[in-house]
Amino acid sequence: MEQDGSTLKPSGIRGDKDASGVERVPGLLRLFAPGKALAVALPLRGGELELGRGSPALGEAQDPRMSRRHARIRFDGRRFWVTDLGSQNGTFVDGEPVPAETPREAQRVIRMGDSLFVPCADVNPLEQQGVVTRNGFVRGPALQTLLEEVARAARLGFPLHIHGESGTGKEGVARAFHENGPRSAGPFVAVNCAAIPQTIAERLLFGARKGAYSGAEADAQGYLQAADGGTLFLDEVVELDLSVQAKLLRALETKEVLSLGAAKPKTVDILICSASNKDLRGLVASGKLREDLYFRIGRPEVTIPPLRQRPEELALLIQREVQQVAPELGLHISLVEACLLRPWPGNVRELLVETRSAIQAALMQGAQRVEARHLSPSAGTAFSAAPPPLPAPEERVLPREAPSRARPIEADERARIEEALRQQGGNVAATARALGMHRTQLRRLLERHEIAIPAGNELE
Ligand SMILES: Nc1ncnc2c1ncn2[C@@H]1O[C@H](COP(=O)(O)OP(=O)(O)OP(=O)(O)O)[C@@H](O)[C@H]1O
Repeated sequence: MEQDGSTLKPSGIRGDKDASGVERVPGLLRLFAPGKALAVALPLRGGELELGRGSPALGEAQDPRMSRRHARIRFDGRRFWVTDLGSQNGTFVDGEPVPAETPREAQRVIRMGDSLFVPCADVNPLEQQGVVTRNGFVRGPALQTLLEEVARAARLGFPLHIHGESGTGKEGVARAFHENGPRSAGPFVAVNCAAIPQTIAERLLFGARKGAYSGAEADAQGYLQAADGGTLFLDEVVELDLSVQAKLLRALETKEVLSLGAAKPKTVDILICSASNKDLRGLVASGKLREDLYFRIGRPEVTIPPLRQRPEELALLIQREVQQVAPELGLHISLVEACLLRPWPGNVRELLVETRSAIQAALMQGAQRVEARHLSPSAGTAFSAAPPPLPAPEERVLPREAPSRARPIEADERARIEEALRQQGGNVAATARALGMHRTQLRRLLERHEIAIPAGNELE
């Protein structure tokens, strides 16, 4: 690793192209200015940028806590370097102070005064498209481009498959698909296939006639009939048993649904949208997904990037949540900085749930602002077998390792679940809601960690 960034030439900065042949522009994402979140691109034209109070690059969101000549940022073609120019309030990289006049590699987050910056290998998309919030949905450049593709598929009446980690916003994208399609005036029916007990999946999907099974006292329509004239969103579609997959394929191909116990099928007109956090092709190869169903629902496919690859949305998501839940509270820079340093394996869902918990903690303590100290220590690090690596600046913006403050993930996860169960008096449904997950997912985690459900709550 280079010891001194100031000796490096800014070679290879221009002329580096992205996949579509557009020149990459390295720079900083400014994600916080005094008192408010934002998402503004600061390109490093010529590979270097000096920042301070009054800098034109800071635009109207000036920062009185920055010195006039605060710090210099350089990009050497691979890495970003920050040099504090003897500022009064200091410069911090990932929360650590940077000694004056000594170049320090800028890894994830740079703090100067009340401003936060994240180094990014290509700020062009943000410069061109910005981050917009529509219908409460925060959309950075990647999501905007993806939604254009989704709208195209919808207008053409194609099925759509959405791939993405849990909590990335697949249902929101599915709703956008519905709203842009020819059946937008019809119903949008969302079905979480992972949460359906497989023993009753068939009757929930296709419906049942009175008397079809013991206890069927009236005709019950299935999700496919309920979505007639609209869109059926099948989340985690691969969790359906192969026999149910076969029946689903038949219904999609013939546009007819045969309810359990019915003699005649009913015609349905639905647009299908499916989602999964797994790779469908791999599941076909391992025999868990029928190949013919894959060809019917698996394309076109869009992939929602995980939140750790979309830091430009993170601060605005937190701010939106604070404004919605407790508009009287201010948002402190420390909360945004702490969140930018965590990988968020549970993505937007986890971020919003943890922000809400931090808001509650701030309100209980009578604080004026929600700060990092209100955030749970394990927030943004748990609920995965291993923490996902944060991308390095040259890959996107953030580095490889998980934050060093993270406790071992498994122990963390167990402790978090136990704490949440305790807070909710052992009520499984309430605990799942508090943790921002489905009951079925929580049950699996309870089993995995061998956590006993308090007596009396087993059936909730
Ligand atoms: N870009 C966004 N802006 C605002 N809210 C968002 C955004 N993305 C996701 N959310 C919110 O995060 C939560 C999780 O999103 P969603 O349920 O769509 O995720 P998902 O990918 O379908 O998750 P899963 O795979 O676990 O079902 C929801 O409350 C949703 O409103």
